[in-house]
Amino acid sequence: MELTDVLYEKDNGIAKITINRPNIYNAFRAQTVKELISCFRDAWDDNRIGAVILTGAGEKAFCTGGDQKEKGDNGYGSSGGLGNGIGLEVEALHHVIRAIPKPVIAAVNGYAIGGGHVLHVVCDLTIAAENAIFGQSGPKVGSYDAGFGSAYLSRIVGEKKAREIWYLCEQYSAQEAKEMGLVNKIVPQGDLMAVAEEWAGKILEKSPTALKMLKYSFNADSANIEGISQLSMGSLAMFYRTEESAEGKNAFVEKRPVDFKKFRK
Ligand SMILES: CC(C)(COP(=O)(O)OP(=O)(O)OC[C@H]1O[C@@H](n2cnc3c(N)ncnc32)[C@H](O)[C@@H]1OP(=O)(O)O)[C@@H](O)C(=O)NCCC(=O)NCCSC(=O)c1cc(O)c2ccccc2c1O
Repeated sequence: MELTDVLYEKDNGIAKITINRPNIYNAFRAQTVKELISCFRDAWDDNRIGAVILTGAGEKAFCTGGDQKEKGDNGYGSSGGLGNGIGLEVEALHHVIRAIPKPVIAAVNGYAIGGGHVLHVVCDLTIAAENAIFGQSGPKVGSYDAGFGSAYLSRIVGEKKAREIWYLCEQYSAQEAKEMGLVNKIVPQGDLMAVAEEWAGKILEKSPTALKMLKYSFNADSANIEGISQLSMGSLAMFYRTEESAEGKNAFVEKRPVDFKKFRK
């Protein structure tokens, strides 16, 4: 597949996938998600690869979720069935990150917000730069990920914290994220990729079969969330076609305060 939104490199057993839309803080559109899925599948299929690093281009952001400027009144463009009617194959992306039988390390180099936050949540490990910022924003912009974004997040940080993250849509520092178990390690920004590669190198020294079975085992315990995710995305497709969802997206794009009051009936 020709790559326009993503950079993909393979070196010394490590695949590095970089979301490359830095001007809009690495927000993803339909094409970005397709390319990410394609790269993960390639890394899965390549027996020389033992670990994958996912990161964002530039120094500002890892990923800020769905590209709000590409979002129309019925989702992200595609009218077909892929992406559960939303136009973004986010479910398939979450699935391939979990299903690839090789550890995936998120190297979070800045904002991990909204759907970008969910991406690092579903990765096996997260290494954060000191300037990284974490948070969910769906309820502010007329969206939600009530699959892995909520149910799996609450397994990581606990129910109370996960509810706080979604209900308040605050932003959290790398240190706060580490304290709640969302991040494995914090490093100076300039060391981020070197440390991610060092961790990937340590993984490469281990038995690939043992790692594969461990990943399957960790996944098995939360596999039911795929079903919850399907329900979430199916309902999101309907929500996107409402005035309430449009108000959230339009307020962000128009850089004005959002007004959801009239929808509280
Ligand atoms: C991340 C921010 C808090 C940073 O704020 P800051 O003030 O530092 O920077 P700017 O806001 O000026 O941003 C710089 C530049 O980037 C553009 N940009 C940033 N994020 C996005 C985005 N998501 N989409 C489009 N454009 C973006 C911004 O407009 C600026 O460009 P200019 O041309 O104006 O200079 C702040 O940027 C922020 O809050 N961003 C929005 C983050 C957000 O709300 N994301 C959630 C969207 S919903 C979502 O992610 C989502 C999740 C899912 O799981 C889905 C599943 C299935 C389908 C859809 C899903 C989905 O949409």
